Formats: sequence, structure tokens, C-alpha cells
Amino acid sequence: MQKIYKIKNVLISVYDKSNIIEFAKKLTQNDVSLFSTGGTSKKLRMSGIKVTELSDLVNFPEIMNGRIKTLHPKIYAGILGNSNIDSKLFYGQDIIFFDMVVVNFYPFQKMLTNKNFKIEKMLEYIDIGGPSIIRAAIKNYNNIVTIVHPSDYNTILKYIDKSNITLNTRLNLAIKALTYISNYDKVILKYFKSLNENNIIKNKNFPELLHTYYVKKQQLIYGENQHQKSCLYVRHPILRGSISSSFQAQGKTLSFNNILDADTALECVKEFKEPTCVIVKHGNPCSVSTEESIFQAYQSAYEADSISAFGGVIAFNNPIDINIANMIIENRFVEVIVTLPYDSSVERVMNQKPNVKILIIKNLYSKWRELNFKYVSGGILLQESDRKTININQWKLVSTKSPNKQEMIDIIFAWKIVKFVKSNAIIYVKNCKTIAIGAGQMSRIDATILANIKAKNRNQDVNGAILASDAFLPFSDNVHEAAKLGISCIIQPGGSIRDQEVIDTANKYNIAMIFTTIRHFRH
Ligand SMILES: NC(=O)c1ncn([C@@H]2O[C@H](COP(=O)(O)O)[C@@H](O)[C@H]2O)c1NC=O
Repeated sequence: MQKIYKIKNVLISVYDKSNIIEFAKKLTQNDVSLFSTGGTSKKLRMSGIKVTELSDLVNFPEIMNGRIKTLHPKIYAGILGNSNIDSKLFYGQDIIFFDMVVVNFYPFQKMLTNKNFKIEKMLEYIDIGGPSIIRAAIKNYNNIVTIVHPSDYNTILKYIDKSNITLNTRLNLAIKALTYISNYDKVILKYFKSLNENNIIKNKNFPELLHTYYVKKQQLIYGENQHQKSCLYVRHPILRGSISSSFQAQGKTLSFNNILDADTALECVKEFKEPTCVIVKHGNPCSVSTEESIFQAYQSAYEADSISAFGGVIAFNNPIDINIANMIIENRFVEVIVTLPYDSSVERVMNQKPNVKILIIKNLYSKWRELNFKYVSGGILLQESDRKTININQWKLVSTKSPNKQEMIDIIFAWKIVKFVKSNAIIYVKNCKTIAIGAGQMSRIDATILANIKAKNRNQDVNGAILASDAFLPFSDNVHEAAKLGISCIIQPGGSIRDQEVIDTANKYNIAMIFTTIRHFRH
């Protein structure tokens, strides 16, 4: 036979007071005694409902602006205890054993929409007493009914006069309550994680425990290789102007490598305000060019290294135009295009090559400073992203010869690119166009020799070009190699113990040399 539960004492503490008057009235009509926190008591009393204030019950006032209202052993004994068993234990201590708790929490999620709320204000909306009451009641669901949704008031009233709130009903209400607490905590957790990330960025305060919050965006066709499964997760809140927030307008399913390359291409092209095109293969820019128009930039970047551009990932900092579209559909093998939204006429042309993957970026110049994660077996490395912008005032002219106006423009152009090329990186630039890139070599001299080979093989005119090196030139050998092709200016961080020897060699060849004092390794 089902045990009969008579509801006698009810604790009510609700932030959302909708329908509470009607509910409380019906309870009192069924000989139920009510016990409430300050605001709830006031509301009930104003409607003529008899209620005992919990602070009177425990003989302790609500303090600290409501931070402490119900956190009292007498209240928790009344929630966690069983009147049949524990009455003797608390003999003479005026413990009221509650048969039902009706609670809803401070509206933390709703307050999040209030962008002006500072952290201190948000913290005040973390409900402490409410979830504690509910958690205690859930633990004692054998003896207590737990209500967290006004929509359950009527359900419970149907049973209350018959005193047949079954164990199963209480269990289901406890599950609802636990879900409510858990969702509430998830929202707070998300908020705290966002603070965590901001703190890391602002204070370089790397936490003991690292929580990250990434949401699955899409399944990828495969990982780095076909036998590896893969998908893309994106940070929350979404980073605007990034590859993660891009929208795929057409083309086959993206792969892991497509996204990596598109990210490098996009981040690199974002460095430039003038029409610029960046072509990337295997994580490295193969060519970059800035021109008067985006079409010219594309043509010039393509010509700079048309061999490497085959099957490349191309990013533009302007919408692609009809000329680019025609050129691509006629005779170019392109894997991915990253562009700002383009015209419908361009769309119609690109639709003729439906396999080309096109990613649309709505906003290029996001102000975010991001964190950079790299995975190692069993751990992750965390660092600030290399967002160091150029500050010419920190640069030092160390050679006898000074760069001329065009060389100055070219070294700034090159220095923006070099941080996107894997180390050791040497790049040659002339007239705002890369003419050879030596990437990812284990020795710097090999990177320089590679750049020389590429420049020669592609019939580039290196005479009067500039050389940018992502880290210091450790020996003068690089200068000798560069001089062979007529390099007229070198930009590098400086900082080698052989700096003077390197400078002397530059002077010997009448090469201008600038030290940036900033290094841009990329691994
Ligand atoms: N601090 C406490 O001891 C405490 N006990 C209950 N509350 C919350 O206070 C609210 C009701 O307060 P009032 O009845 O004063 O309007 C409810 O949302 C309840 O979850 C508390 N507030 C915050 O934690």
C-alpha cells in the first residue's frame, strides 16, 4: 500500500513570484503552514496570507543584503530530517520539519543580457541559498516534495488535498529540480570560463586549472590524412572575423588541412588594409601581394609562385570580383577561397566550379586578442597569439646605408608576412610582392639558400629586393648568400653574439640593415 504524505509545513523562497499568491492561498486552505524569506513573506502577507518569516523561525536576521537568508542549521535540519525519526534528536529545539520546498533562483542568465553589468554585480546574482535548499531537499526526496517551476504549482495542488503525492511524483520533481540546478550552474560556469579567458589575456594570469568551452561546429571530411577522423570545434562566444565564424558558400566538405591553411591565409591577409591576396599551401604562405585592386593583387600573388599556388588556399581582404572568378574557373586549380561577401554575378560564375570551397568572412578586422593552444601528447601549451604589431620606433638602423622609401615600404610589408611563415623563415620582397619564401628549414642558411633557389627557378628579379628573417641571423653566411642575388636591404630582429660581424658584412655589400628587436618564430 502507498504511504500517505500529508503536507503540513512548506518553505517558500522564490525570486520569480508569479502565481505564488494563488498557490500559497490554496496551500493555507489545506491547513498548510508557510515559512518564507523576506521578499516572499512580504508579498504573501500583502495578500492576507499567513506566513512565518524564516528569520523569525531561526531567530537570526537576513544579513549582507540577502547573501545570507536561509543558511542556518535549523532550516537545513528541517529540510534534511525526517520528522518520524529525527524529532527525538532535536527535542526542545523548535525544528520545523518541512514537507515541501518551493524555490526558484536569482535570474543569473537573464542578467547576462545586461551588458553594462560588471563582474561584482553579476556575482550578486549567483543564488547560494536557493540551490542549497533544493539540493538538500533532493537528497531527502523520500520525505520532501521539491518544486522549482511555477508550472508545477497546479500539478501539486491536484494531489494535496488527497494527500497522495507518491514517491514516484517526488522522484520526478527531484529530477526536475536537479536539472534546474545543473542548468543554472552551467550558465554560471560558462560565465566564469569567459572571465577566465579574459583574465588570461589581460593579466597573463595563467590559471591552475584550465577550463575551455568549445562547441562542435562541423564534421570535417577527414583529419590531416584520410584515415584520421576529424571535426571542428569553435570557441564560445564565437570569435568574429575568424575562420571559425566563417560561412561556407559553396564547395565540398572542408578538411582539417583546409581549415588550418585558411586560418593562416586569413590571419595574414588581415594584416593589410590595401587590396591584398595571400596564397597558402601546407601551412605556409607561398606568395603575398598588395596592389591597387584585388584582381591585380591576385594576379601578382599567383605569378609570384604559380607552381606552389596549384591547389592552394587563397585569402582576399576584399570581395572577390568577376575577373578573379573568371580566371579561377577558366584555368586555375584552387582548393579554398576566403573572401568578404561578393556580388551575385560573381556567385553565378563561381557556381560553375562547384567543388571550389568558398568561405565567407563578414568582418575582417576583429579587435580580439586570442589565446593560442598547441597540443602535445598528454598536454596543451598555451600562449598569447603572436599579435605583435609593428612599431617602427623600436627598429634600429644598424648599417651605414639607410633603406630608401620603397625599401622601407617593402620591409614593413615583409615584416607583416614573416610571422606567418614557419621557422626558420626567410622571405624576399620587392614592390609589395613576395618573390621567394624559404620556409620551415632547420637551419637559417638553408632557408636563405632555398629562397635563392626558388627566386632563380621562378625567374624572379631579386635585384634591389629586401630580405626579412623571422629571427636573428646567427652568422654572416646569410648576408653573403643574399648579396649574391643583389638583395639591397635586410630586416631581422638582431640579438646574435655575432651581430657586429653580420652588420660589417652588410656594410661590405652596401646592404641596409634594420634590427626590429622583436622575433617572430612560428612552429
Ligand atoms: N542567501 C540565502 O540564504 C538565500 N536563501 C534563499 N535565497 C534566494 O532568495 C530568493 C527569495 O528571496 P526573497 O523571498 O527575499 O525575495 C530566492 O530566489 C532564493 O533562491 C537566498 N539568496 C541567495 O543566495
